[in-house]
Amino acid sequence: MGALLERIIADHRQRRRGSRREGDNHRDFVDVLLDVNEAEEHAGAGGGVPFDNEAIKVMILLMFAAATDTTYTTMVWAMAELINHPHEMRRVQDEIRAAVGVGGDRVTEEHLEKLRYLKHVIKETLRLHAPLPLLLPHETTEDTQLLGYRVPARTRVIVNAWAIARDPATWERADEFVPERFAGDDLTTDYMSAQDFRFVPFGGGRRGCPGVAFAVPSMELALASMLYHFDWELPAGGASKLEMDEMNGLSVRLKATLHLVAKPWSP
Ligand code: HEM
Repeated sequence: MGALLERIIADHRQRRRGSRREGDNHRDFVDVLLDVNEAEEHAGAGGGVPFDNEAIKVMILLMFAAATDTTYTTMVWAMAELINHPHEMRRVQDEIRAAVGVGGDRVTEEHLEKLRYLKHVIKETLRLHAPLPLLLPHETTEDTQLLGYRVPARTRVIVNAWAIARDPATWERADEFVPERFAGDDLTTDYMSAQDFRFVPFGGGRRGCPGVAFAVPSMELALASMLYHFDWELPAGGASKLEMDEMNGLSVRLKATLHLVAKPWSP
């Protein structure tokens, strides 16, 4: 993996040298990191941690680690909830199929803004099954008073996002999968509103998830595609409902492997 990343960085450096001459405007995440690296080299060593090839490789690996597990875990939970809730499954499929149309080629980003119920399904999935239920550990930088407690500086703070999202004082039928509960939401001020901490699957504030604006449309697109093209069932002869037990790992995932039968949709 280290050698592959070295190669990617070297290829980017080479292309950037060439593109300056040829006016090639292609830029991706590695280019952004190389911009910082070059700016630092240009300004001379500042005495801090150098933003060299090692740092760039760590950043890329961190992105993969933070992005992949959380995203696919959420999608598995969403499919599992929908399988256990056939009415909600039918409703979300009807919405997607109406938006894309019969015989549509594929779901594209342009369809996503019409898929309001799908957005509710994903939100409700994240409310019940945040892949990082305790977020990441935080540390206070100064002495703080909170609800009458004195929290000294440099205290490790763990936020129980799972408990916040299932608090019956905030949520009716807190343990049930009810996507409609988000129907009244303003979907433009989505997951990381600075005012709304009813559920925080992406954390919040300065150290909140920087990938949220990528994660949500990625999941919408992938789920909408799967739900548009296929009808989904549990394998014949097995249980009629999925067990929703959790398993701890890099993220909290469905304990049982999700086996579903995909039947191509024909209207
Ligand atoms: C369903 C998908 C995702 C969920 C639920 C999720 C959730 C989270 C949470 C809870 C945190 C810690 C926030 C805190 O402690 O306050 C976090 C951090 C982070 N996430 Fe995500 N994430 C997701 C997808 C992504 C994606 C797609 C990327 C990158 C493209 C990403 C990159 C990161 C990074 C780099 C951090 C560390 C930020 C820091 O330490 O300042 N995440 N994420």
